[in-house]
Amino acid sequence: MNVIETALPGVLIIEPKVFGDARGFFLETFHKQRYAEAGIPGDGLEFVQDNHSRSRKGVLRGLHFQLENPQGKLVSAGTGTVFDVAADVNPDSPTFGQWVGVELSEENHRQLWIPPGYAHGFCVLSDVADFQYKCTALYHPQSDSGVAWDDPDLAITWPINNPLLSEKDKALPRLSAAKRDRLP
Ligand SMILES: Cc1cn([C@H]2C[C@H](O)[C@@H](COP(=O)(O)OP(=O)(O)O[C@H]3O[C@H](C)C(=O)[C@H](O)[C@H]3O)O2)c(=O)[nH]c1=O
Repeated sequence: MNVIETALPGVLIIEPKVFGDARGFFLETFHKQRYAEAGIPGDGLEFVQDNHSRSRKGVLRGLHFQLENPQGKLVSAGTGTVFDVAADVNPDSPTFGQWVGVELSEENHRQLWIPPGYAHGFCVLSDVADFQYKCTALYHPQSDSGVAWDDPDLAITWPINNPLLSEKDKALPRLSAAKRDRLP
């Protein structure tokens, strides 16, 4: 497998080895030893929850993080194509306000590793996308938090306009407002 560093410390693009043949393809989507050698999940963490969401074209989920029990996430698109974003929303971080975006798809089989403490979101570019991911902490709704997808300080260049958002995501605060509530 190929591991590519990004501009955000610890955020890694993984390109698994794909075995294609006349039937289709096979790939390992996780391998404890090989991923540990790449520092995933690292820091004594382990994956404890797997998630799967299906979204139609134009949906945007994010930007989310958990204030307590922050989750590291190993994400990919099993079907379809998404634009996936990790953003640094920690005001004490030297890369505060920076973000990285990567296209994940059933064609490129790419994964993105997002360590705990970053905000995460994605938008759907295909007719439908099945988004699967492993998390290093359990869902903790009491500390579910986030920042607005279109925050002007982050200025994420999403490849879609007028996304379909949940009511929760429509109400997410701007980074400057959220900062006063001490982000992760
Ligand atoms: C995240 C989660 C949600 N739920 C329930 C709570 C709601 O009744 C329903 C939908 O939840 P929500 O609208 O928060 O789902 P997403 O908008 O996809 O949230 C996720 O989207 C972004 C991209 C993320 O990185 C996080 O994993 C997560 O915040 O599933 C659970 O039961 N367990 C869970 O772990």
